[in-house]
Parts: sequence; structure tokens; C-alpha cells
Amino acid sequence: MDVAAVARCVRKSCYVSPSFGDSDLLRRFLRSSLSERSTNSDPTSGRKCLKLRGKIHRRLSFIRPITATDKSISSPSSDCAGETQQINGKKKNIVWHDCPVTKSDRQELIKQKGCVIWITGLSGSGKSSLACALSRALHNRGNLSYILDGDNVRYGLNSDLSFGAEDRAENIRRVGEVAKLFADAGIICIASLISPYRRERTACRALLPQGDFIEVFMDVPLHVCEARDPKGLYKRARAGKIKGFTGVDDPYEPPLDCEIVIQNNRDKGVSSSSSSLTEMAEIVVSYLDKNGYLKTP
Ligand SMILES: Nc1ncnc2c1ncn2[C@@H]1O[C@H](COP(=O)(O)OS(=O)(=O)O)[C@@H](OP(=O)(O)O)[C@H]1O
Ligand SMILES: Nc1ncnc2c1ncn2[C@@H]1O[C@H](COP(=O)(O)OP(=O)(O)O)[C@@H](O)[C@H]1O
Repeated sequence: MDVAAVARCVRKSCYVSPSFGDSDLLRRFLRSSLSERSTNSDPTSGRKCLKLRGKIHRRLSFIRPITATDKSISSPSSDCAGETQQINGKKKNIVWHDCPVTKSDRQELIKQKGCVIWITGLSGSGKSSLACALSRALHNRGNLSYILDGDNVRYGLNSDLSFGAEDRAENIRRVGEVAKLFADAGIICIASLISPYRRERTACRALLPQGDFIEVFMDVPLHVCEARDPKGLYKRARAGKIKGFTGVDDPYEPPLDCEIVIQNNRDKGVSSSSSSLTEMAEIVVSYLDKNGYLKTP
């Protein structure tokens, strides 16, 4: 059994000495203390305990429970002996591994608060344009952001997924999970996907701490998106060459209650100028500023 595994056993028992509240200290202590790396059963209690410097140490009265510091990336309770974990109702032989460098440390380093800006709307509603304008505006202010664009993610991570309902749901789920990791890194993650289903968007929201999922709805009517049609996809969908195209013969469920609504009824031309994109980006930047995401929390 290695040191990490022993540390997991200590964590599994949910107790640690107050002087080892920091997991790095605990790790160093274990590394220096373990002469024989093994676990044994305490004959009196039947509990697992550590064999340190040849002695068996039982749980002592000064020990206290470990508390989770960050709920967005929380360590699920694990079974150290069998190393099993229930995930989505399935038993898996995996154990959460903590790192002493926390989300707060990272946020302190880059002087901002990680979050997810989730831009949803029909194809052609301006999601990617807003994502880029927003990323530029944040960059100019010295804030770090990263875009997860639906089209782009489908080139790699999600290249195995189609546009059927089940695959769209999986597409959204995966991007939601990746976005959560970016937010945990302290980055302002801009996810720009059609994400047509309310249920999946709500599930992505639930992955993050309260307030850190900021949903932006591009409220642009279908006929406007269709008139823009920069990729000629609506035309192909109307001609029956693409089946299940969102807004044409596939559903889009607009948000009922989201943080920001951006309305744009204009066709291409005037309003796609950089000034209107800057204005839209500014709406989001103001929201982030007002809610404390653009400085150290
Ligand atoms: N059937 C169908 N329906 C909708 N969109 C389609 C379809 N087939 C291809 N495309 C192109 O894929 C882009 C949308 O991908 P997303 O990953 O954002 O879609 S989804 O969230 O999984 O619904 C979308 O890009 P955007 O125009 O940027 O939205 C389209 O270019
Ligand atoms: N505010 C706007 N007004 C008019 N046209 C816009 C606006 N924003 C984007 N566009 C144009 O609409 C088209 C679709 O924009 P895009 O950002 O690719 O949308 P989406 O990512 O939702 O498919 C592009 O040709 C873009 O230049």
C-alpha cells in the first residue's frame, strides 16, 4: 500500500489529528512515519487502523472530522478497503484524490473568481460572436477566460456525438463537466452551445456553487437566425438535407429564468458591427463585475 493509499484510509475513517488538518502536512507526516506500510484490524474494535513505526495506532480522542472546503469539487466519501464509490448509481473502484492547492489559492493567484457563462440560443443567434467579444473584453481588463464552443468541442472531445436527442444531452453534460473544471481552475469559462434542453442546462447549473453558473439567453427569433444563416445550414435543413435541425424540425426550449437575456431582432449588417457586439459583451462584463467575479473573492 502506498502513502496515497494510506492517506485515503485515514480520510476514509474521516478523522485526522488537528495538527494535520493540512493534507500536505499529513502526507509528509505519513511519509516520515511509516516504517511498515500496512493496515491492520484493531482486534478490540474490528476497525482498520494504521501501523506506524511498528505500533498499531488506534483512533485517539483528539482527532476531529475533516471538513470539505469547496463544495463545487467535493471529495465523495470513499471506501478505502474496497475502494468503491457509487457514481450515478454504479459502483466504481475509484477513490477521490485531494490536492493541497485549492480553488481559493488559484483564484488568489489570478485575482478573479472562477465561474461559467453559459450562452444558449438557436444556431445563428450570435452565441459564438458574443463568446469571442466577451473573451476579448475580459482579456483587455486582465481577466482570464476560456471558450468552450459547441462547434469546436465537437471536433475533438465530442467528435463521437451526433445531433440526436441523447447525444445532444451527452454533449451538454460533458461540456458542463469540463466547464466546472475550468471554473475550479479559477477561470471564467464561456460555454457557447445551442444546448436546447432545459433539463440538461439545469443539470449543468447544479454542478456549480450557487451563483457561479450564469446563463445567458440569446433571444433572437428563428426568422432572424434563418435570415442570417452564415453557414447555409437553415437552407439545407429546409431543403430536407439536414434532419433534426434545431428550430426547424428539432425543439429548442428557451430558459424560463436565466441571469441575462440578450435580445437582438436585427438581421445581419448594422447590428453585427463590432460596436453592438461590444455592447452585448459589456452587459455580461457588468454583471460579472457587479457580482464580484472580476477580482479576488
Ligand atoms: N441538426 C443540427 N442542429 C443544430 N445545429 C447543428 C445541426 N447539425 C449541425 N449543426 C451545427 O452544430 C452546431 C451546434 O452544436 P452544439 O454542440 O452547440 O449543439 S447542441 O448543444 O448539442 O444542440 C451549430 O453551430 P451554431 O450555429 O454555432 O449554433 C451548427 O453549426
Ligand atoms: N448582434 C448581431 N446582429 C446581427 N448579426 C449578428 C449579431 N451577432 C452575430 N451576428 C451574425 O450572425 C451570424 C451568426 O453568429 P454566430 O455568432 O456564429 O451565431 P451562433 O454561434 O449562435 O451560431 C454571423 O454571421 C454573425 O456575424
